[in-house]
Amino acid sequence: MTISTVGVIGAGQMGNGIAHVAALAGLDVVLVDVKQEAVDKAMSTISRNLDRQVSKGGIDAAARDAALGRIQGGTEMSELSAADIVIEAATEREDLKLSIFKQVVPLLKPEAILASNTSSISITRLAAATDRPHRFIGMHFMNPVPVMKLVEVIRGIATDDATFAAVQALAERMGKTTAVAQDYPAFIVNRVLIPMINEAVYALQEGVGDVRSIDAALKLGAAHPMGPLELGDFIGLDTCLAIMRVLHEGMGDSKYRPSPLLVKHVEAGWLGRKSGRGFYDYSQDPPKPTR
Ligand SMILES: CC(=O)CC(=O)SCCNC(=O)CCNC(=O)[C@H](O)C(C)(C)COP(=O)(O)OP(=O)(O)OC[C@H]1O[C@@H](n2cnc3c(N)ncnc32)[C@H](O)[C@@H]1OP(=O)(O)O
Ligand SMILES: NC(=O)C1=CN([C@@H]2O[C@H](COP(=O)(O)OP(=O)(O)OC[C@H]3O[C@@H](n4cnc5c(N)ncnc54)[C@H](OP(=O)(O)O)[C@@H]3O)[C@@H](O)[C@H]2O)C=CC1
Repeated sequence: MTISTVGVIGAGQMGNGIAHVAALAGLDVVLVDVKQEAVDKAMSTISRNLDRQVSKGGIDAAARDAALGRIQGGTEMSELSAADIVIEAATEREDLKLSIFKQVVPLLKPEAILASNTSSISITRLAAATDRPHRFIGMHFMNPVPVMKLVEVIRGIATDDATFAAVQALAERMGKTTAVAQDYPAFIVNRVLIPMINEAVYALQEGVGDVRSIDAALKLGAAHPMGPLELGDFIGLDTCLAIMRVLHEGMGDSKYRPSPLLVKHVEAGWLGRKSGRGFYDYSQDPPKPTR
């Protein structure tokens, strides 16, 4: 099937990145969030990131302007009715995602594909709550979307071959390489990455090292581009905790239990960069370790 219009639900860090790369690939984009402020913030982030690509010589000014002109933002789900595929990138909460699908399904073209950018939740279970489990798929982008090369593609048990092929082709058109993951909790990347971040929080909690030492150890000792605590802050500690909970419950194994210190940070609203404080305090430049 031909995809020319992409709908994106959720204008947070992932939604704005997905809209950015889709528009740059020549697709029309409809970006929807509950709050107009979130949409406005996403549009200015996209504009800033496109400017950065222009200044680094990755794209020219005409491509930037054309991409911005292809993105229409708003708060009405009905704006998604023109979409050939809708990629849901709202907060990592199953109840929220299910209520979004319930609301959006009656508005979609019958042949439209529904994809979720979920980091961890069962694609089969999300698909079963819609009218189109055969046209439902996991399309898991990595953060920051304009930079990271991978899209994990996750088939639910009912996903058909045409949907799988269309989504693989779309990811390639957006300049990404795909890795196919089976529908197990947190798929491939987060099955490995998030327990590592959780383990770093245990190490911090137990006093094995402070924030600076733990991050320096993994950056300089294992060539990671960011330390695990810095990366947790970058992803969002609420998202990291949600993924650990899906792993813990879905695998039924205590080795995935979330660190109590991670839980406490989320309870405090210290969600990382997006809230101004996580394992670092982002009101300082450079960000100051909190422990
Ligand atoms: C939780 C999940 O479900 C799954 C996930 O996404 S897990 C998270 C996966 N992501 C990671 O692991 C990211 C790890 N971190 C990194 O790779 C790097 O620190 C980083 C790419 C984010 C930044 O790299 P850096 O070298 O410190 O910074 P910087 O030099 O500013 O950026 C590198 C390049 O990316 C570009 N860039 C960075 N952020 C960008 C953005 N948001 N939009 C566009 N371009 C961006 C920069 O312009 C720069 O481009 P050039 O190479 O052409 O110069
Ligand atoms: N962060 C990461 O590194 C990655 C995250 N993901 C996944 O992508 C998804 C989004 O994560 P991320 O962008 O980081 O999260 P953010 O918190 O940055 O953004 C989520 C956005 O969804 C909005 N939202 C909440 N409810 C609704 C709704 N009913 N309809 C439309 N929008 C809504 C939120 O609004 P408000 O703030 O008002 O609640 C917010 O703007 C999650 O499923 C996450 O697991 C996937 C890969 C990487």
